[in-house]
Amino acid sequence: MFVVGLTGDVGAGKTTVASMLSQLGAQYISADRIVSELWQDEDILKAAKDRWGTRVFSDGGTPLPERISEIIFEDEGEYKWLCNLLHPRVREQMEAKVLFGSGLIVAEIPLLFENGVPWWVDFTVYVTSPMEERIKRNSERGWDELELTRREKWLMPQEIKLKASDWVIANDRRLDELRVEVKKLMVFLKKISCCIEGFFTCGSFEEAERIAKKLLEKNLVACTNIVDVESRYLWLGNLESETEYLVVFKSIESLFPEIERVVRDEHSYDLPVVTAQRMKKASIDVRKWIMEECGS
Ligand SMILES: CC(C)(COP(=O)(O)OP(=O)(O)OC[C@H]1O[C@@H](n2cnc3c(N)ncnc32)[C@H](O)[C@@H]1O)[C@@H](O)C(=O)NCCC(=O)NCCS
Ligand SMILES: Nc1ncnc2c1ncn2[C@@H]1O[C@H](COP(=O)(O)OP(=O)(O)OP(=O)(O)O)[C@@H](O)[C@H]1O
Repeated sequence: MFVVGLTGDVGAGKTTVASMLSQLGAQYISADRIVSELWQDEDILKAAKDRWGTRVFSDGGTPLPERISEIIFEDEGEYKWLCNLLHPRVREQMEAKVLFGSGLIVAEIPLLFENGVPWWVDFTVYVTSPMEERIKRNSERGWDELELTRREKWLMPQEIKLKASDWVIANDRRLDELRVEVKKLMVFLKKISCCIEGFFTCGSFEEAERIAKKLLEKNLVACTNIVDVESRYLWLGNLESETEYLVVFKSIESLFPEIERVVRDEHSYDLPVVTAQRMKKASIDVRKWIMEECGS
């Protein structure tokens, strides 16, 4: 599982980018969707009614987003009150969806940086778009410049968020051009999410060192560590025991078949056991270093 936290300016194209990533194979979860579901929750409806009365509801008791927006985007106290009511619940639900999900997950979170990037986000993407474009694109939903700036009033300054993001998508051109940018991001995500850590054992330090050097020279691994270990294993039904040398390596998943081939060719054992797992947690800088050293 690798989680992309997707955020951006109001009406800049977050949902559009998320849908494109989803078409390319990612699983998509949306904070806005969870918010709209929470607006059917009895506790939330009661809290809103106690605070604002019936004016934010239709005659049938349905909450009216325009009325709620009028209140919260005009009064910072009301804004904070609603955010404090909804955000912990949104985060809790997102965390559950992410932890029980798998593969590449795109979590669209408008207030990703404002509320602190959650520990389960591995990579952050920021979608930006010039105000003139956003005005044009959002006019159909009845949003003008006033509405866009009103929603952004209490958000963190854009420059800070741009700096803090791992990847920025400038959505200032046509949709087909945006699709090309999203495909580039997907190629990068596929590589960066597939860093592996693996190991194999050798009968002597010299053998371990020689094979590790070969893997490094061929740019198949970014680094190796050699440690002496006491091994107990079954071989043809007998319990064997000996001192071995464990080679730990870091690489990317697509190189595993070649790593295994080199180890087998160079090894003195009939069946050297080479295994690797995807790295669940590693900083983006560490992942980038592994990718660069492995020639990606
Ligand atoms: C105010 C509400 C009722 C307006 O509903 P509406 O259907 O008009 O908008 P929707 O929820 O689809 O959000 C659309 C966009 O508005 C912007 N927006 C929504 N809430 C906020 C907010 N608290 N601060 C800044 N921008 C916001 C985001 O860009 C979002 O993508 C609703 O947005 C809401 O309950 N917001 C508070 C919860 C929240 O902060 N949601 C953001 C994700 S955690
Ligand atoms: N490159 C583009 N060219 C033309 N229209 C676009 C482009 N990108 C997005 N749009 C349109 O702009 C509108 C806003 O996009 P979208 O809903 O993806 O933004 P958003 O950031 O998710 O908005 P919100 O802040 O409400 O969540 C949509 O109608 C979308 O189809």
